[in-house]
Amino acid sequence: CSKEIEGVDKNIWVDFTQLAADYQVVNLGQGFPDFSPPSYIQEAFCKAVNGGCSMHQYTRAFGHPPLVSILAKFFGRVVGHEIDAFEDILVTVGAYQALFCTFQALVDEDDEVIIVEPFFDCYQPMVKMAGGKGVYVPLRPVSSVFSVADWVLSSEELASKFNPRTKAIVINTPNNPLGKVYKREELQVIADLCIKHDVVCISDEVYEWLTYDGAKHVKIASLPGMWERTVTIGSGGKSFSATGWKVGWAIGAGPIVKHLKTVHQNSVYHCATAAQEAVAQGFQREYELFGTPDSYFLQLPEMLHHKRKKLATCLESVGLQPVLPEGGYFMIADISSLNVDLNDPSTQDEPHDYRFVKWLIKEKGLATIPVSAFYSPEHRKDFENYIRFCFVKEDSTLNAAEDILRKWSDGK
Ligand SMILES: Cc1ncc(COP(=O)(O)O)c(CNOCC(=O)O)c1O
Repeated sequence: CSKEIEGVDKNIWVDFTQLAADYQVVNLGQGFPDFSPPSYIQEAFCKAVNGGCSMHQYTRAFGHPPLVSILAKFFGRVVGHEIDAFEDILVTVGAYQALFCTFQALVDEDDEVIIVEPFFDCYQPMVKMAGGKGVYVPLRPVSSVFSVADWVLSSEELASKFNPRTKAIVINTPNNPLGKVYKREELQVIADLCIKHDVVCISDEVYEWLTYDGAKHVKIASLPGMWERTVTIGSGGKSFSATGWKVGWAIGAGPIVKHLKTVHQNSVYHCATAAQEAVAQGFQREYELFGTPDSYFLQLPEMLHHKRKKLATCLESVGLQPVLPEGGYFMIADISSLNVDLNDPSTQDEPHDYRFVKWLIKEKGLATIPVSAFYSPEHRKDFENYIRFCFVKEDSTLNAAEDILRKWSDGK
């Protein structure tokens, strides 16, 4: 195989999704809702597929015109900057492909990309496949390890990672797996360094509508001097609880986005027309209802707020101390206080959290994800004591998980 893909053949989603399927578990692992998108957007999809032949054929390669038009209007208002629908937006097969196009378009052989840990795992292999080198800086708990707001970047440590070879920094807010929502002043530190060192900021904001307890999502592209050097990544799947539709986008200054389009037109080229039409209808409705109680972008976080509390209470009651997230789909919990006999010889040389997750799947029928998978090889061993739960699930699913954990706890 090519040297670019050497060493990136292991993938946690392939491994753990398969394991969860093999054991028919209660699945709080992979990040997808086990409920349907809002009815209006399902109806929009049905209307699209019954809407005449054009919906079944190719549309514009860089994005279905109705979709890029409403995205430009919608996010222009949010970010406070004029967005040109046909220059500044690329629609992709999920946010995943927007990330891929961005790394492929911008990262050259031996360029360095700063990655803040813990990170959505694909950033590391995508940087490597582009020939770049990941430079890692961890969020560290400064006082109460159980409040995600206390997991912060040291400005000195971050500044020390920038050098003439630094091409980009990738941030993710709200963060997966931690659920940290960066504050404006934290983003300002990152913005100042990007401007000082002429570095591009790749801002993964797929959970942008999902914030809790008053946390405010701030778009780094809205900070002075950042529009010109930021690629903002979004997801229709995560915005409308329709992860299987795989409609995502990259939004940024035209001179940068045009290179992402070059990668796109020479690889995937085109995204599903009907799904784009449905997401366009969704954003049209959300544009009109923005900030009102009927907005799905308010209703979804309201629903998830309760699920987050429900899961946190359950974890605390069985001694799995959660780190309460400020946003996103996930909550991590500290497993260091649990002494379970992980006597499975097949996993003996794996990190502790991997062994624990496999034990929880095989012995207790509950799927989660090990958090060390979201760290670089050099820092992985310092973060082996957390597992990640996804709480974007029906209450019946969360209840089933609670039953398993309570039974186990009573039986200990
Ligand atoms: C930060 C982040 N960016 C991008 C994506 C991908 O988004 P899309 O589904 O639009 O490609 C995801 C989806 N993650 O789902 C897997 C998991 O963590 O359980 C994500 O979490």
